[in-house]
Amino acid sequence: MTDLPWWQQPCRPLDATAEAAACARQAQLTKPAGSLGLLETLAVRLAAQQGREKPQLDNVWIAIFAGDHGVVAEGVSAYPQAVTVQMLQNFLAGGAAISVLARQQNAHLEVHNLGTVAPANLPGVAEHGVAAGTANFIQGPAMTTAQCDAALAVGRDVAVRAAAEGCQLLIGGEMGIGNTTAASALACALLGVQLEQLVGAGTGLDSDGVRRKRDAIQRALALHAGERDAYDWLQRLGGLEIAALVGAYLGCAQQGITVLVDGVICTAAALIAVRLNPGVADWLLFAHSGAEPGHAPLLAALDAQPILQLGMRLGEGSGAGVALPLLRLACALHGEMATFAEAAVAGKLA
Ligand SMILES: O=C(O)c1ccc[n+]([C@@H]2O[C@H](COP(=O)([O-])O)[C@@H](O)[C@H]2O)c1
Ligand SMILES: Cc1cc2nc[nH]c2cc1C
Repeated sequence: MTDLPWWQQPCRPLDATAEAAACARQAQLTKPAGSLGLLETLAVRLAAQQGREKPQLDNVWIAIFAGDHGVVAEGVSAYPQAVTVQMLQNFLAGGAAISVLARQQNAHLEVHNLGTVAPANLPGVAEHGVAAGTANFIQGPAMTTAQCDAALAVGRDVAVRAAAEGCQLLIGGEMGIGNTTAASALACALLGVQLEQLVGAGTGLDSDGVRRKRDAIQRALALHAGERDAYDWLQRLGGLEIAALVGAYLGCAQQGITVLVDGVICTAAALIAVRLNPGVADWLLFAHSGAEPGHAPLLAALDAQPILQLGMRLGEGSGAGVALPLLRLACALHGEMATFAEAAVAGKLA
């Protein structure tokens, strides 16, 4: 056991007693059985995760992980690389979508720069300086194993600190111009699905841009071809912020914190985390199915039932921020509705 890398150490098991109590409570609430659909499933899963019949979501964290991508040299994004750092400033100044969502919902927001081409040098941004962005993965591995391990550990450490501070649910967000190219490449490698079905416009590429993106991924897949495990694919085709997300998801599952997974990049990270340690799956909830074509196949591979389908493709944790109120409503309905006995309502005919 001690020879295993930290990410293969066991995840916290779900609480079967709390799950059974939550199921029994659902059956007594004043509604036809099953009529709240996925909201019922989510409340019961949260009960199993929190080890209490009536789960609560008072302490929610949003951790945004940022990194730059060498593959942008191939012309694969509609925006310049400088936007990665510029958005970090916007996150903290309160003007980004995720800033609004965090503020509206009283969620703790923190920003981690794993490695941009130039450091952000902003008060309030945790600078980890793992690398000055990844290497261009059409020429070699995106990260060294030391860089990949360091980025995984940043995410793990966020989860450990969150657990110590009583966090019940963590949203991982990402910021990295070019990272849909990395996520699509990872999806191709992990799912074995045809490239054409997984590559999209990202931030808004035109058809020439999508062609360049497809070509870059094709060349990367040819260069890195082979029988590889999830760690290898992450290190070769991933990103610093993607590795930090993987580490955060693994850490949350080990610490017993629910994860609300965001968009296509986060879902690729979630699949890698589950491949590295299958016990992670118990701790993942999925916020939405977005517009980027790789998102739905990744969700299907995780057997996920996303809460929302709004055509979103922003990232930075925004889809999860939008789904959070529904999770809170699922908890409120589960915890506060009257039972048939309490309300003196007749139950189902036999
Ligand atoms: O979360 C998503 O599904 C999503 C889909 C498309 C784009 N993004 C965001 O846009 C950036 C990457 O897009 P691109 O076109 O530069 O690869 C990155 O900062 C992501 O947060 C995010
Ligand atoms: C403006 C902008 C904001 C973002 N937020 C997450 N990814 C992003 C990409 C761009 C380009």
